[in-house]
Parts: sequence; structure tokens; C-alpha cells
Amino acid sequence: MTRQTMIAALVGNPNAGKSALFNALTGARQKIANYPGVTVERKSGRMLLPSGEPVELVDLPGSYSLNPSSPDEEVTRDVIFGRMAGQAQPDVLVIVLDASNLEQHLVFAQEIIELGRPVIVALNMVDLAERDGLVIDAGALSSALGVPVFPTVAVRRRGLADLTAAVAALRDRSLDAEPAHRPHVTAPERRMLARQIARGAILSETAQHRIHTQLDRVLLHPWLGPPVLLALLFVVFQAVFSWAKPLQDGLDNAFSGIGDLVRSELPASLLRDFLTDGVIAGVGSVVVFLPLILILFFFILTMEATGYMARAAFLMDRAMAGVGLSGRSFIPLLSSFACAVPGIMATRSITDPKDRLTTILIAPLMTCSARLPVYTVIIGAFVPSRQVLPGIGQQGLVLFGLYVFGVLGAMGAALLLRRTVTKGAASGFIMEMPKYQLPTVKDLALGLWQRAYVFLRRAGTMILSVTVVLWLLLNLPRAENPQDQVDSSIAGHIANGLAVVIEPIGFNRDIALALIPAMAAREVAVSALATTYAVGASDDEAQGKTLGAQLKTHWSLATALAFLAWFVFAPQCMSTIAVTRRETNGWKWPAFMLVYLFGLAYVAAGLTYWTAVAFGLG
Ligand SMILES: Nc1nc2c(ncn2[C@@H]2O[C@H](COP(=O)(O)OP(=O)(O)OP(=O)(O)O)[C@@H](O)[C@H]2O)c(=O)[nH]1
Ligand SMILES: [Mg+2]
Repeated sequence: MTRQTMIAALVGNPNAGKSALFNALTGARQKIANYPGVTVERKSGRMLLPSGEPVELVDLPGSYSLNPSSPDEEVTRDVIFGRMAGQAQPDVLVIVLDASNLEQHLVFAQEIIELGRPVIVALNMVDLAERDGLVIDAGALSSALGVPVFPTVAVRRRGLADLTAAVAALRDRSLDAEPAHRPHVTAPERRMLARQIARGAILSETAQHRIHTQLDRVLLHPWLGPPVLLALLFVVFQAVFSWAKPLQDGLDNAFSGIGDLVRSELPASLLRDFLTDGVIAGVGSVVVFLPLILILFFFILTMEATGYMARAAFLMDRAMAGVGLSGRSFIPLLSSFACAVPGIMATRSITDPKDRLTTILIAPLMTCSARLPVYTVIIGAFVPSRQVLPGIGQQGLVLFGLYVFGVLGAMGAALLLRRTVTKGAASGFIMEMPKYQLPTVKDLALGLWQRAYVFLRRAGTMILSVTVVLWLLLNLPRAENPQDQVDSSIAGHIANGLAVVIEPIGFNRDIALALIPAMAAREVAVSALATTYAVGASDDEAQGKTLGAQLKTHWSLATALAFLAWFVFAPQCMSTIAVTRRETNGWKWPAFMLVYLFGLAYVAAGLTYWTAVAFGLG
């Protein structure tokens, strides 16, 4: 008898290592990180049984019970019961347990086993259990639970062969298995049983000297914790500037070298201008930020993998409660420092709908990595690179300040929203602290590689196409005098119209030119400015002049500061709007987001500009 591919699903508490196991079994590269609530959607992959037969493996969001309390837990329940559209019901459930956290994880495991479906247990993270001095008897656990148990270490690919063999063994049984009827068990009963089973399965528990309790004593201390967090972030921003500088200069030189080469090798033509001004100046101006982005992500990934991120969330809980949010919002908001899109998706693990909506609405105020090129180009051009204190550069300080402004803006917005449009009480914070772990070099390298890939793909597709369109609009129709090209072009006419609106806040026509294409994504502001100045400059002027130098000749300091203030708040990103529409099921909230963020940006840029002018910086 032939049948369709068998389906197995990974279920279990958050942070049990389901996605790590999924990656190990299917070769996928799902995001894993050391805090609960990382996976918020189901994800399918193909794993092979020892016989070579393929099985569809489904990775699910972590869950505490089959009674969902948040949108991501609903996904898990729906898939388990076969109620998810487009996903057939799994034939086998693979329960993933954290061996170092056995008692807690056994509560949900019992609920799954009670369903009477074909089940096997992956007793994952046995390495961490051993580190903590726990020896667990998998056989005893198996007889207590009445299902097969296999010790695994997902991140070291240990125990995988036994696990897949067990899935294969269940293959035939699952075809005609009748769900067994089990007696009704209540949640408190499960908790009691979980304790009993865990005690029975733990063979020995040596009193290990746990460094991490000591660490937590410092890092989670109400007075010591916050300064440590601040100091850490401070180091990150200094590093972003000082470590990236040489690499970035190198890339900068390489691109201008390529530009010069093309300019000298090709005859003067529109094609040559297109290559030098559009592609090389435009896209190159963004690509040079690769080192910066990677350094930022090096820190983010390290904090995620070590388990520090969850501690930071715990520390921030008090501040969050102050503005009417729970600490649960912290992880989504933190993800938004990379990009608001996954950040907004991560809000699915927030229980309270109003909490969730508020978090979605303020997520774009977290400084995403796409703002980094914009910020650093302006800071590089206008802020002198000198030391304020030994080891503390002024440029890094300004960058840090911009991040702080974003956070303060978000807190202020949350405070207002929670008292008006998303009125409601703040819910408490419950999050288990993950175990401290050293990040593996392989995972870090893989994470950075993925980041680099995403960044370069964006540069090669979206940023390139937007820049090309802008270049065309800047060059058509052709002006008699190259000096007037920008003014007489289509883009120039549009920008001159927009300039009327933004002149009061100190923005010039070139900024107007950059703001429209930058709606696609923030980095495009940089490539757009680079292209505009490359097109506008006469040939000898353009040669050897960096974007920073161009900005300095065309902008006042007040304008530059206003531009920075604008980018702290402005919702310049199509994908964020799109994901907000999807997550809130309609246009109401994305429209609201656009209006309030543009309003904020306008006011902030205006205030900055007028203040700067008052101080004589105009
Ligand atoms: N030492 C050790 N670490 C592991 C093991 N399996 C997973 N991890 C780590 O545990 C953390 C959580 O892993 P994930 O795979 O993201 O956990 P998850 O169950 O998918 O979590 P959610 O998506 O939040 O439900 C990550 O930092 C992994 O690197 C293991 O067997 N041993
Ligand atoms: Mg996961």
C-alpha cells in the first residue's frame, strides 16, 4: 500500500530546542535563540528516515498547554489537531523536552501524551543537564511516561539516528492507530505527576557549583544590572564605529576605484553615467555598510545565544510596566533593533491583544539596522571623529544617543497609546530565564553569513532597482546644460513640489529626492543621495569626492541634525507597513502607524532644525 509522505511534528515548551532539532534533522536554517518565543509560525522541512524514505517534519512554536494563551500557541494547537488550513494532521508527535528543566517541561508533555496519538520523546539538552550535574535515566522516564524516550543534543547532532529510527518504527503503527482513551487529568494533577516523574528519572544530582546563579545575582540585580546593560550597549556602539571604520574605508575605496575605472575605460555615454552614478555610486554607497551591520549582529547574536537577552528583558520589565507594557514586549522590541518585520511577528507570543497591538505600533521606533547606514553617513560627515574621554569617541556617542532617542520615543508613544487607543491594564511578566550558554562559533558564523546574505540581496535587488528608477527619473529629460540636469528632470520636478512641505523643517530639494525612494527602505536614502549628487556633479567634481564630502558642501549642520531626527521616527519602510497590515488584519492600524510616525518625524525634525538654527548652526 502506498500512502502520502508521513508527517511528524515537533512539540514542546518554548526554548526546548525544537528548532535546533528541526535544523539538525532537515538541514534547514530556522532561527534559534536562547530565549522563549523565537518560533511563532509553523515551518515544514524534509527529513529522511534510515531507509531513505522522506518524512515531512513540522517545527512548531513553543507552547505551555493545549489551551492557547497567545496567537503563536494557537498555531501549535491547530496543527496538532489537524485544524490548520494547508497542513495535514501530523501522524507522529515528537515531544522535545529540556532535560535540564525536566519537571517544568513534563507538564505539557503529559497533556500531549494523553491525546493517545503516536508519540516519541526527544530528551534534549542532556549536555546542559550534565553540566548542571544531573544524570537522567531515560529508561525510567520512558516507562513512567509510557512512550519511547531518546536522549539528544540537537546542537551537536547527538542522538539523531535513534530518533529517526523511532519515527520509522512508528510509521506503520501510526497508519491504523486508534486514539487510546485516557482518563481526564487536571492541570494541578499533571504538575504533581511531573514532579514525581522527574524525581524518579533523575538518577543523581550532584550539588554543582553553579556559576550562573552567581552571574544572575549580578546581572539581574536591581541596581547593578541596569548599569551593566547600559555599559554593554555602550561598548557595542563604540565598536560599531571604531571596528568598522577601516573595513568600511577599504570598501569605500574599492567602489570609488571601480567607478574611476569604469569612467576611464568606457567612452562618455549615458550607459557609463548609469553604471558610475546609478549602480556603483548608488548601490556601492549602501554595500560599504556591510562591516557595520555584521558587527552589530555579532553582538546581537552573541547576546541571544548566551541567554543574556532574556536577562535584559527581565531588567527592562520595570521600565516597561511604567509605560503600560509587559516584559513580554521586550523580546519583540529587541528583535526590532535588527528589523521591525521579525519584531512585529514576534509579538505573536504576547498574550494580551492590547499589549500586542501597542508593541506592534511602537516597534518601528526601535532603531533597525537599515537606519545604520543613514545615521553613520551623516554622523561620519558632520560629527568630528574625536575622543570625548579616553576610549569614548564622539561619533559612537551620537549614534548611541540616536538609539536612545528611538527608545524614549517608543516609551513615550506606548505611554500615550496605552492611555488612549489601546487602553488597558499592563499584564504581569512571566518568562523563564534560559540557561547561560557559550555561543558556538559555527552558529555565530552561520548567523552572520545569513545576515550578510540578506543585506547584500537587498542591495542587489530592491536597493538596486529603486536606485535605477531614481537614476532614470533624474536623467530624463536630458538638460542642455549638465549643471541643470537634476532641476529639469522628472524627479527634480517632483522633489521641488515636495520641497515646499519640508522646507520649514530645514530639508532641501536633495532630501526630498531621497525621501520618496526611501519609502521602500531606509538605506535607499543613502543610495538616493549618492546617486543624486553623482548625477548633479560635473565630472571632475564628482571624481574622488565621497558622499560625506558632498553632504558637507550641500547641507548645513542644522539640516543634517534634522535629517537624523527625521529618521529616528519616520516610518520609511514598506515591509513594516505590510507586516503590520497582516498582523492586525486590516489597513486601520498601518494607516494609523503611518500618520502618527510621520507626524512625530516632522515635529522632531522641525524642533531639531529650529533649535539648531537658534544656536547659530544653520
Ligand atoms: N547545549 C545545548 N543547547 C541547545 C540544545 N538544543 C538547543 N539548544 C540551544 O537552546 C536554545 C533554544 O533553542 P531553539 O531551537 O531556538 O528552541 P525552540 O524550542 O525552537 O524555542 P521556541 O521557538 O522559542 O519555542 C538555542 O540557544 C539553542 O542553541 C542542546 O541539545 N544542547
Ligand atoms: Mg523554535
